[in-house]
Amino acid sequence: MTDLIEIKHLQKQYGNHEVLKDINLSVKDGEVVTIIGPSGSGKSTLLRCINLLEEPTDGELLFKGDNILSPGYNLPKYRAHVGMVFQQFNLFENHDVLNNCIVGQVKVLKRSREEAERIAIENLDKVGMKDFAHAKPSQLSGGQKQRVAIARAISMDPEVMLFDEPTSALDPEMVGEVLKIMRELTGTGLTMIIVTHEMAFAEEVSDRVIFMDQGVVAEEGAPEKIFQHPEQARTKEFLQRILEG
Ligand SMILES: Nc1ncnc2c1ncn2[C@@H]1O[C@H](COP(=O)(O)OP(=O)(O)OP(=O)(O)O)[C@@H](O)[C@H]1O
Repeated sequence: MTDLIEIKHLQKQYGNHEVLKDINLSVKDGEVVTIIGPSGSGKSTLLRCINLLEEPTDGELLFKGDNILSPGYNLPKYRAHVGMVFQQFNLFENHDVLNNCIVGQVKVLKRSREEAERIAIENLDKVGMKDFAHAKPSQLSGGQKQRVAIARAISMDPEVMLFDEPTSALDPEMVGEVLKIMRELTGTGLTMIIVTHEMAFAEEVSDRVIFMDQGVVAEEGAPEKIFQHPEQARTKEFLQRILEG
């Protein structure tokens, strides 16, 4: 597997607050990487830097070997390759489910409406939401909204999907239906970077787990290593705290 994304010495500051400190990380094509860590450790900020919702203060971000932060890089094209699923769904409330999955395809990828609709229906079917194609987001449960958000993102044929705590805003009984869809996606060869507090899920689906603490990658490795044999004291403490609930 080749590196799809390479992050070198990435830093992000808000005023004097250094949220990300010298992050180095690479993600291979087809890899499923989960990012875990305490609240405030910078997990979401890292994800938002990867798709440039936040501009890094310093460092390099390479996509297929090209630094996307260098002047002249085609950012709209890069963004079209990177799908994102947010904690709060971020669906277009005034559009129905189908249109939510069509708009980006037509506007950004310049697909015909017919083709976009066919792809949208196919993906809504995959997430079990085809029958809701003409519903408005306000008529859906949180779990259903998140499944639509996933269908919308995959309809753009992304090369990498970023998930920012996709189940954190859900009622507990809806978490499973969203994890199920994500689990299915991990079997398709799609590169995925997932920020999550669902430890059992992270252990099950990840090729690699990144443990972040206070703005650095404190430890990384195979899920078995991180969850069963963590080396760093702070990884052990974090996992202990989570297990004690
Ligand atoms: N736009 C912003 N302006 C100022 N500070 C910010 C901004 N976004 C994030 N921060 C700060 O950066 C730090 C890291 O936040 P981030 O959301 O990345 O953490 P996290 O690890 O994802 O936490 P959680 O698990 O609670 O979502 C926090 O202290 C937060 O207050």
